[in-house]
Amino acid sequence: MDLEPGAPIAKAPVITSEDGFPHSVLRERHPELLAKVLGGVPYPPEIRLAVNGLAQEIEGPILPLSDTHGDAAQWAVWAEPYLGKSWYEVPFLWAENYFYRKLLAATGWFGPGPWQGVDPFGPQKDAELAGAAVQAELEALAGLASVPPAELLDSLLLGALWGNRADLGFQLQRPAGGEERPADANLICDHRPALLPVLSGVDHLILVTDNIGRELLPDLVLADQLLTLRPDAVVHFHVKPSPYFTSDATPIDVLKTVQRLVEGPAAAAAIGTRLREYLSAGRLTLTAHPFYVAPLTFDQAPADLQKAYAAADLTVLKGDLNYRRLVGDVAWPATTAFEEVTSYWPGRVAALRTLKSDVLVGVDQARLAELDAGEANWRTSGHYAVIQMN
Ligand SMILES: O=P(O)(O)OC[C@H]1O[C@](O)(CO)[C@@H](O)[C@@H]1O
Repeated sequence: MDLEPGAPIAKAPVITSEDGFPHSVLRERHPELLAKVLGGVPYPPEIRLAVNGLAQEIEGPILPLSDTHGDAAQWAVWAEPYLGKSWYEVPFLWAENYFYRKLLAATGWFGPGPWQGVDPFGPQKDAELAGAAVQAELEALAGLASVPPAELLDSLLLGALWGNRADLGFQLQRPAGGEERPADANLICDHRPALLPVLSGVDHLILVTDNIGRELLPDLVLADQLLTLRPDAVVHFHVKPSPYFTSDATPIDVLKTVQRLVEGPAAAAAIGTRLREYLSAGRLTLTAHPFYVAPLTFDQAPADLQKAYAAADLTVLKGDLNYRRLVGDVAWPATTAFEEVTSYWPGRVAALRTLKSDVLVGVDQARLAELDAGEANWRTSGHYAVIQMN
């Protein structure tokens, strides 16, 4: 794979972590996350030492990787401009990515040894999948039978959108679950009138997934609906090749979620059984490309992915981080047109994203003024969302 650092989308100031929300992620969320990893997996002393070392390291200057595994040489190139600087003064997107890469190395993920391939977030992910919130979602699937067919796709799309609030990193600082799906009024840019007709006629869909559990579940239900309605359709789930941003889905997470469906109540089990068949038949496929854990924006995607996006009828990007990578982790005026910023995309792209970071485009001036006059943290609270398509 040829991942050039290149020139990322940067027509607006790049977001760093010196203050505001990104600062709180590095200062509060990352140490909490490290403690949670050590609380979840009974790592031996040398790994605990390495993870605790990372907790200290992120308050000092940026150091080179201390491993030589896999993509380490590529990371040395990406890290070169930032070594010796504070984690807070370099691009936020890059700092977060480097943090997760270092965490994997510290936990022995890359091996060799007994901890190779052990997901440091595994216990948290498993608890989410086995938990009451997922169980409630599985039970609610029985209700799909009574949704009028004309409304079904819309309903599943909204489920996939609001499922994005359920990432485990986000829950470190906010209580989980129990919330109703927000009203359509919380959708501050809504391209559904254009998106739904495209989606209902799609034969070749790429869905770039985000979190496991309450997000992946509705994504899979949406895929099942499309594959069942359209016998010639194929859906490609693009997932992370390694654990990332706590709860992002890897191939094994998709398989576990399908299994959870299979073992669920009748309506869920029927969906899970069909999904297993679609996987076996190659109509639902999994791609775990290294680009998805690189500190890059989508305009820097390698040629093989660009080709795949161009060949698809539609690529749907799930979640906040994919959105930041789509429009660039930069301080756009929020009224900047989505179509303008994503004009580089080699096909048709849609973003389903609840707002969990400051980046935003495509909102009209009047709505923006209203939002700015309301809830202080509206850009990061997860209460608002966008559905955008180009
Ligand atoms: O799971 P999502 O929707 O991509 O959200 C993850 C978000 O959480 C953060 O990592 C903050 O912790 C953001 O940087 C990121 O955009």
